Amino acid sequence: MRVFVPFDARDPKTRLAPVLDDDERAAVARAMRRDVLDALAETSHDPVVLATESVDADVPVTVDASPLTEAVNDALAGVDGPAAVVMADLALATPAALDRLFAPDADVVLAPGLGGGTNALVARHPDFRVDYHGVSYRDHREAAAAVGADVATVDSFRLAVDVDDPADLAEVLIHTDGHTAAALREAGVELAVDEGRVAVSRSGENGA
Ligand SMILES: Nc1nc2c(ncn2[C@@H]2O[C@H](COP(=O)(O)OP(=O)(O)OP(=O)(O)O)[C@@H](O)[C@H]2O)c(=O)[nH]1
Ligand SMILES: C[C@H](OP(=O)(O)O)C(=O)O
Repeated sequence: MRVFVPFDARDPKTRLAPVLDDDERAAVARAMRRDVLDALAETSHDPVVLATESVDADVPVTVDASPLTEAVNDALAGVDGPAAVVMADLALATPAALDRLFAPDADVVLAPGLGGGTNALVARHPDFRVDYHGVSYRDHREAAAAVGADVATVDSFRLAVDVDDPADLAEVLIHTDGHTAAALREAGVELAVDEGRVAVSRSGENGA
């Protein structure tokens, strides 16, 4: 199955600005994309990066500068048969977690993100289209119902954590040891274990 991996190269991961400067955010975004593509490479599917501009990747890259929803819908419309969308910021994704996305035989399979987004999906119904941002998980359930598509939801911690906010970086450091964790260590980001929820802080010369 074709798997589109949307990637915005322009000013990635702005919500991480409290912890990472521009170059570090770009490096972490690239590292997350590599981790997602590495995990997809161990499934039996065909990833294509759907990027806002040309990027280096070991898989084909389609460049489309349109906003996310439009770019994904154009991509889905260009596929004859089922297709999937897996966000490039799922740093915790593993081949096993992704196989759980691909397993259900439903018209639409949704992997919700924390906060109500849609971190990954499979579209087997030809008329299903996406509408990202806001509570897109809820919107995608309604969009599926509107075209008569049945929906399966994947209950997966590793697919639910998309790296949006500084607190999500703690999950990367706790649960992974890939390119993203390495990029965070390079930037001096480390776990800050105090009372309450674990967080991250900066160490060394980069320390903020
Ligand atoms: N092709 C494409 N991908 C996008 C676009 N906007 C976001 N993405 C990708 O979609 C996924 C989810 O993005 P978000 O977390 O909503 O936004 P973000 O731009 O990564 O981060 P923020 O700047 O912090 O909102 C990530 O893999 C992004 O790289 C877009 O306009 N086009
Ligand atoms: C693209 C968007 O991602 P979020 O802003 O929730 O990370 C969504 O999943 O609808």
